[in-house]
Amino acid sequence: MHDAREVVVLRYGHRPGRDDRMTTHVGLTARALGADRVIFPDNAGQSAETVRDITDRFGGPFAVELREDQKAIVRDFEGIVVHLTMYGERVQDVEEEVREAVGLDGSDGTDGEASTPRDLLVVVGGEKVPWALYERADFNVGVTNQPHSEVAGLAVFLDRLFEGAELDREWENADRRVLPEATGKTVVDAGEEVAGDDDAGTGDDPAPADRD
Ligand SMILES: C[S@@+](CC[C@H](N)C(=O)[O-])C[C@H]1O[C@@H](n2cnc3c(N)ncnc32)[C@H](O)[C@@H]1O
Repeated sequence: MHDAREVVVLRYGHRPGRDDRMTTHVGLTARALGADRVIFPDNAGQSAETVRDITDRFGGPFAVELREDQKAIVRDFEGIVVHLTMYGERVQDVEEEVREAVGLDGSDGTDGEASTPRDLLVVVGGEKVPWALYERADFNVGVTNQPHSEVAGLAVFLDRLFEGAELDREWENADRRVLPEATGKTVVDAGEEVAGDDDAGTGDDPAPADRD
């Protein structure tokens, strides 16, 4: 979806047990909302397995990495670093500047030529993050200046970054897909043609491959 540019989400810090669900949801949200890759701390193996399993079943491309060297990843990243924090500049004030910095501006043809594509690292914390991260970040960004969650902050930031385009992304190598419908929970084999597919809920029963 991003051509030459990679959007990477870094989950900074993980407390096994306490953070398991949150870390998993950071990965699932990164995948669902247009990032290309997530990096978890190396003690978050269970979360990595869950996100990989979802990618295997519901499609990608999306990569999950476990790394020990969180500080070095941020320090050495060759691209733009966004740190999501309640203390940061308001997302609505800086989103355009971030898009320009990574070359996502002008993609709709209305702003002229897009800037050169650059990779983007989006960092979300768990417990307290080191001050060096605030200093290294090209942008410290607040999704409101109220305390909430890394999952919520990430979701809003990615949607703002991509201006909603991520909602229409196509998934590759999926085993299954959900049929969007007004009422119901239908999952079919990914390659399956379904009557009334463009008009969800009005076709024949698709003999679902899976229901949860
Ligand atoms: C539950 S908070 C913990 C914050 C921690 N007490 C601190 O002072 O850094 C976990 C993460 O959620 C994200 N977060 C929380 N509120 C946010 C906000 N308003 N805007 C952007 N990110 C936010 C940040 O990435 C933060 O590191």
